[in-house]
Amino acid sequence: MRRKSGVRRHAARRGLSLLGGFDGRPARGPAGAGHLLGEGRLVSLDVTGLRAAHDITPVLHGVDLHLAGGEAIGLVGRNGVGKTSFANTLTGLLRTTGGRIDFLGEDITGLSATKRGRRGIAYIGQDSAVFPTLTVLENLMVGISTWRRSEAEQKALAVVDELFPALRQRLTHAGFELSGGQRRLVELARVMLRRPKLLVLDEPTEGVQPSFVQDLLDRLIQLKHDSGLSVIVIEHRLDFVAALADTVSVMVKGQIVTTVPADQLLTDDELHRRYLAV
Ligand SMILES: Nc1ncnc2c1ncn2[C@@H]1O[C@H](COP(=O)(O)OP(=O)(O)OP(=O)(O)O)[C@@H](O)[C@H]1O
Repeated sequence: MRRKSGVRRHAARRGLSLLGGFDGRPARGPAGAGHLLGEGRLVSLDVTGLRAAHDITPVLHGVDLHLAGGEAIGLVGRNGVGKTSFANTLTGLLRTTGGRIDFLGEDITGLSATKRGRRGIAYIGQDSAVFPTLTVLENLMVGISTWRRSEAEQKALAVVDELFPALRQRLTHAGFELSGGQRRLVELARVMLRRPKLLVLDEPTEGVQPSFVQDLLDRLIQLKHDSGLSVIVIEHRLDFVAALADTVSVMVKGQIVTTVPADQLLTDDELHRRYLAV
């Protein structure tokens, strides 16, 4: 018990923003609620006219985005168009100044980041959120809500066994000993402990060695298929986006200007020239 609160204190000292409980309980929220998209698919996320600002500078100018349960959307665009700001606004880290976010049929626009986390929205940002001086196992146990260390350990180990066997050999390694790819796996395992319904990934290949990118991609595709997870992936590597996403939305100056099937991302020269080429 003392050890666990030490882990929590460590987390607080590092000032990392940890959404939700990481407690292994199913996220709350009316899983069956919501209306239907075309082809009878249940809407998971419905963003309409979303606006946000950094202080007094507007950054999102009315973003519309609709995501069905189990679907993955890629969000692409040139540097500085507002992709990360969108992720932050969706997850509650940046204040909404207009528009609305419905998740699983409920308006979550006014909810805090923590409450959105509890509803099942998980976020892995660009910077690593792995604590360097904690072991992999301790990193996974951060935030698991139980007083019994053995119970927290059990939950963490269950997720490793079920979804991340590659981490089995690393459980006693400290965060700083891990490669960029291994750190990503720890972050993923930690959010999967909360059984999220929507995973927002901002530049998941950042800091990951090229030889591990395919492994990471395979893992994400498997998680999406096996757990029915919806995914929003922001990523500059278009081949990665095309492989993971079903559709791709293109952002320009704080708005989504077009949404296309993911395959088109690699073949549509005009799309590339107009919206993506630097
Ligand atoms: N904390 C901040 N304070 C003030 N302005 C910010 C802040 N973060 C981002 N911005 C500005 O908001 C705009 C959108 O930035 P954002 O990071 O959302 O874009 P992006 O599309 O994710 O870019 P990149 O692809 O380079 O990550 C940019 O002009 C950026 O300079």
